[in-house]
Parts: sequence; structure tokens; C-alpha cells
Amino acid sequence: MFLTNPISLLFVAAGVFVVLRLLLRGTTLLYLLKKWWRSIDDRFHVYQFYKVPEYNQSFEENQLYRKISTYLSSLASIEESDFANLFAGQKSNDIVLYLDSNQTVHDTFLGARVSWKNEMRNDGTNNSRTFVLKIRKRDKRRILRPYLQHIHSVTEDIEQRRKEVKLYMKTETDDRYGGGRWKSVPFTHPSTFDTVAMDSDLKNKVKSDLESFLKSKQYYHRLGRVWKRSYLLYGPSGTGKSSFVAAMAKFLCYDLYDVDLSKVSDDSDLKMLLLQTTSRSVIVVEDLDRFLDEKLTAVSLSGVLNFMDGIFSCCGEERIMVFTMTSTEHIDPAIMRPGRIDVHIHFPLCDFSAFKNLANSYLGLKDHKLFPQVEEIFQGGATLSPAEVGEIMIMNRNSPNRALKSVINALQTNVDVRRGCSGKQGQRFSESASGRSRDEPRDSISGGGSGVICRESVHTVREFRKLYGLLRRSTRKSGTFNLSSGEKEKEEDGGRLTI
Ligand SMILES: Nc1ncnc2c1ncn2[C@@H]1O[C@H](COP(=O)(O)OP(=O)(O)OP(=O)(O)O)[C@@H](O)[C@H]1O
Ligand SMILES: [Mg+2]
Repeated sequence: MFLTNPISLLFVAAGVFVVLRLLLRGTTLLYLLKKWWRSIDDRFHVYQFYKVPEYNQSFEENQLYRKISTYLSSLASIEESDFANLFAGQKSNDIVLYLDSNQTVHDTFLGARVSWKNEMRNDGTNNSRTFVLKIRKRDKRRILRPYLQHIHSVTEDIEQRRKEVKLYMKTETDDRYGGGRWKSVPFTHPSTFDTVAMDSDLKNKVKSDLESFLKSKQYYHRLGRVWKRSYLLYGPSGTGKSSFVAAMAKFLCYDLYDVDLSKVSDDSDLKMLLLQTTSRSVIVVEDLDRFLDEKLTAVSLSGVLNFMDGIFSCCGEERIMVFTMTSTEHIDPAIMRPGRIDVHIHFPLCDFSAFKNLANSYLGLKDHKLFPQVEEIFQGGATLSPAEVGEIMIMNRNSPNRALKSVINALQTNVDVRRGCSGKQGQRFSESASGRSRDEPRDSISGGGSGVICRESVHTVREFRKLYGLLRRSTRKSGTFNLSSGEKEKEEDGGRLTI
């Protein structure tokens, strides 16, 4: 009734307008009040200023200037500066803000407030740019050094994340002492932790293990250990081991060094290869069991063991080593001894849960009327590798129905083969199936029920506990954890994660 009257409508509209104006004025007012308060506050403190020019006296670029520019761009407060320049970043959808000339950005560190001004001067011929740090004198002693170190580590981290990941392979030429033993190409493998179908708990454990490794420099140094972490990925062919290595390198933004043992001429060649890898890299040795079992490499077992222990890595650290195998069964116990490879991850053949993961990512299926049938067949013991299931799904991606029927057929064939029938297709699948039983480690207990299953090497863990019991008592906090899927995380010693 009230709103149908044009005069009252006019009053309401005018009221809304006035409130809006007040609100908008309020924000401006608030901003101005803040600014005034800061300038008043500034008058009651004594400040110290530090200049960071873009170039030094010899007109060489000042690296610190570049780092500070990167650091300031990463601050959320840069958005509050009156003027900032917008640039496209290196990755698509990436937009980077840079402080405009003579603009100020504020930062806080250890409870102290500091500000940076991007000063631009024109001396008639040249423009010179300088960052000026303004810091309270009373905070200077306490925070200056740690603040600059903080800037250094933040920018290192950002630069690491921005850089293009490279894949290094051994060069054909045996230029042993002349350097250049590796050639690189951009690493464009599409695999990520999201695309590898495996138990999500396990994935998260691996991710947090990698993250905790990255933060453990001091811890490793205190123990007198090389700052490296090694992983063993084992399981039948086509279960995602290589894809997982690629996902690890991408997750860390580390370069990947692929050590092809068939191309290594002897132990010292292997040594030199390791010496010429850079820090912050993933070094992968694929199919280690095959090379050692079938003597397909000129490298000796002791050469491999020394390589694993990383004693040659004199010049850089922060390395991840990954070894892949189809089976741990016939491998020399020296390789499996506790402390040599920190994390063991088993990649099993596909089960129903992994199948559902694959159906979701390859076919966009969360559920389907044929799922119960697929589950039943899996429960009957049939299995395929994720690679085989993926292949069938890609071939039939336009018809999910046909894709699932083909998977059911393939699983059925697999069951028949296991029961003694023969056939060309079945032969292939039976290899995978028998691969799994071969691969079951005798000393393992099963963990999670889906995707890649966690297994824990019982006797090795027990030995390891004995060996490092002393260490555990003497160190207040261990840098890593011993986890097993489905169990709660337990703090453990020495850093072996058996999955
Ligand atoms: N768990 C998985 N999740 C998603 N895709 C997978 C998985 N396992 C295998 N695949 C797919 O199968 C193909 C082969 O996988 P990959 O090369 O990683 O297996 P692998 O275990 O390294 O095999 P091999 O032991 O023969 O080297 C890849 O294209 C990959 O995308
Ligand atoms: Mg592989």
C-alpha cells in the first residue's frame, strides 16, 4: 500500500540514495582517516632509510633490486597502493602487479611495520630507479637481517615456482671431464597428482612428505645427512609409476634428470653424472630391478648403492631420487636396507576404486548402471593395469556405455585366462595379473583399499626402529614421519616412510 504511493516511493528512493552516498563517503573518509593517522604516527618515530638502487656504480644490475621487486609483487598490500602496473605473468591467467614509480607499499615482519617506496629519479638523461626501505630505528637491529633473509627465501621460492621445468637426458658423447653430460628439453609431461588415479590419502601423504622435506634443510644438516630424499615406486607395468615421477617433479617445480642405466658406461660415469646434476632436482632411475637382474648395465651394485647414498653430491643438495621397479622380490637386500630408500610406494593393478577414479577422469562418469557389474568382476579377482583400463576408455570415450562394456569384456577375458583358457588378448592381461601376485611383497601388510594401496615393510621397519632408536631419543623432533595408509600418522625416526 505504502509503496504504491508515488510520494512515499520518492521518499524511499531518496533515503536509499542518501544512505548509499554516506556509505561511499564513509569508505573514502575511512581511507583518508587511515592516511592521516599514519602520517601523524610517523612524526612520533625516528626512521632509518635503506636504498636499493637498480644498478650499481659500474652499471651492473643489482640482484637485490630484482629480488625486492619480485617480493613486493607477492605482497597482498600492493593492491592497496594507489598505482600499480599490471603485467601478464609467465603462466596463462597469471597477472602480476608491480609497484608504480614513487608509490609506497607497506609490509609487516615480526610485528614491525616497514614500507617500501619505488623512487624514480630523472637526472636529465637517465631514469634511475631505487627501492627505499623505511624502517623504525628501534626495530632495525631486531628485524633488518632476518627481514632481508625472509625476502631472499620468499623470492627464491617464487622464482623456483615460475621457472620452466626441464627434462635432462644423458648426452651421447662421452665428454667426461669437459662438462655438458646432460642435455635438456622443456618438460611438458601432462601428468599431475590430480591425474594419477590413486588413493587420495596416500597422495596427500606423499605431497606432505615432499613439502616437509623441502623445509628440512636445518634438520638434515644437524644430523650430518645429505639433504636428499629417495623414493622407491614399485608395481607391475602400466600402473602409473612414471606418471607419478612426472607429477612429483611438477609438484616441486624441480628439473628431472633421467638416468638411463643402459647408457652409463661404468661406476665412475654414474658418479660424474650425479655430480653434474643441479640442486633442486628429481633424479630418476627407471626399472632398476631389470637392469640389475638381467645385468643390462655396466654399473655394479656397489656403484648403484653409492649413487643412492648420494655421497658424491658435493655441489648441491635438495635432491629427490626416485627408483622404479616392477618387483622388489629379487632385489638385492642391500638396496632395500633401511635408511637407503626413505619411502616405498606400491603401485598395484587396478581395483574397483581405481577404476572409478579412471572412469571419472577419462569418461566424466561418477556413477553408471554398469558399475555394480564391474565391481563384482573386480571382486571375483579379475584385474587390469590402469594403463589398460585407460586405453580402453580413451578408445571408447564417445560412448561411456561401450567403454564400460569393453572394460567388462577385458576383465572377463582376464578371469578366463587366469582359469586356464588361452587367447591373444588374454595373454597380455594375464601377464599383468600374474605380475601382481609376483609383486606382493612377502613382508608387507596391506593398507588402504583403493587406488594405489599402501603397504608396510614390517621387518625393515622393525630393524630400522632398532637402528635409529638412539637417534629418536636424542632428537626432540624428527623431520619426517612413518606413515601407513589408513592409519593415523605416527611420528617416527630417521625418516623412512613406508607406504
Ligand atoms: N594410476 C594411474 N592413473 C592414471 N593413469 C594411469 C595410471 N597408471 C597408468 N596410467 C596411464 O597409463 C599409461 C602408462 O603409465 P606409466 O608409464 O606411468 O606406467 P608405469 O607404471 O611407469 O609402467 P612401466 O612399468 O611399464 O614403465 C600412462 O599414459 C598413464 O596415463
Ligand atoms: Mg614407467
